[in-house]
Amino acid sequence: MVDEETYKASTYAPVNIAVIKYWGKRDTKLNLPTNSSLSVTLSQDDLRTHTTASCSSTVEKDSLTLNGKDQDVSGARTQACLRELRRLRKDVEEKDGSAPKLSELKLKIVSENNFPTAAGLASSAAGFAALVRAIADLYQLPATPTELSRIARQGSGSACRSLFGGYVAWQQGDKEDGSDSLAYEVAPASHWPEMRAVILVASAEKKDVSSTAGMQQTVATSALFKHRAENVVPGRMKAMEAAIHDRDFAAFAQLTTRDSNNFHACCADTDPPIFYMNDTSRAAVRMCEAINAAAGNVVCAYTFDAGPNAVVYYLAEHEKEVAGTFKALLGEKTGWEGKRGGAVEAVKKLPEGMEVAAELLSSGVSRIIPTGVGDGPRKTEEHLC
Ligand SMILES: Nc1ncnc2c1ncn2[C@@H]1O[C@H](COP(=O)(O)OP(=O)(O)OP(=O)(O)O)[C@@H](O)[C@H]1O
Ligand SMILES: C[C@@](O)(CCOP(=O)(O)OP(=O)(O)O)CC(=O)O
Repeated sequence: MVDEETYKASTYAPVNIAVIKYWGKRDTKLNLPTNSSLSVTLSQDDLRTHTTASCSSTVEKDSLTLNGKDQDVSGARTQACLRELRRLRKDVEEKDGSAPKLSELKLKIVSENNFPTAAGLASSAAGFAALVRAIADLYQLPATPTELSRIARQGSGSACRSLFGGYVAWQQGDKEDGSDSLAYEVAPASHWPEMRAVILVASAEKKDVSSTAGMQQTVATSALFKHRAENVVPGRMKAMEAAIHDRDFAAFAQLTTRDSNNFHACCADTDPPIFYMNDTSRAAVRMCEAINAAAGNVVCAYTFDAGPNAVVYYLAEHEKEVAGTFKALLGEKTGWEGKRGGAVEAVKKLPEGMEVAAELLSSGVSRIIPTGVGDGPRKTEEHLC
């Protein structure tokens, strides 16, 4: 009799936003980076991918449905993830003769992102982390998150960091086969749970230069980038790990903003230049500087990925000065309705001399996402297929 049982596993996986940015590959096939990077995992209560992986003998081909639309699974990145996971499952089956031969069955994967895809909100990171975690659970692999990070990295570099919660580093490694290019936890979310972030969504449109293409143009043409990878990032990685261990927000903030600016300077130094930040982004920078000046202390830090959206980190104790300022400016935008956003109290007095920046933010920001540091992938019995 043919076994027609359907096997399934589902997971939620988080987005991560880097504070020391990954930009540049030394191997484009394996997604091996030219520098290490470090990120904060954001709470899945606010942003998350939900993925179900299933297999049975009745499934005829590998498939991936994302937000209701069929995706191409023949791409090298998805194929690399599926191949590696099947190989690990085969090891399980070879060791245990009674384990069902799932490695021989086709996979049906269904996924949903509760936020805009390909808009610089790290959807590929959460997406590939969820895909790898869900299949690893389906296959009951004994692999650790660090081992799985090696696989998720091949889907999208930044995805390797979304297999952990809290504060996560991706060490670049130096081996040609990428076996030492892995993510590890610097500290769990519980080490510094007061970390918050407010995301100012300046565009939910698909961006024109993808991270994948943009970073290789930078590698090929920017002299500044070479300096960044060799001389700037190594010291910053150490300093950032120390800032996190010491819960030193001023150091964390200074490293975060400087690294974001250094990364965008490398984009501008690319030939032809790449501009991810726009007038709205620069207004967010000015506003953060003004908030810090008014507080007489470093209470917030901005960072921008490959897009115009600002991610502003701050500590819970400074919620009013930071998120409260953005609420006073952008209170009518969507995103404040939830429990977290609702608890933010708008300031009565805005920083002085910021009228132009306020106007730019008001016209350029479409949506707010109030969030904070969160945990790593969570298994769920809520299946999407
Ligand atoms: N849930 C998902 N499951 C599988 N793949 C996904 C998922 N979500 C996104 N992806 C993949 O990631 C691609 C988007 O990646 P891209 O790097 O262009 O944007 P982004 O990740 O939103 O932005 P950025 O990486 O710059 O922050 C999608 O086209 C899709 O191939
Ligand atoms: C600016 C970044 O967000 C770039 C992310 O790049 P991706 O991980 O999306 O690139 P690929 O490896 O080509 O899929 C910085 C970061 O997340 O560290």
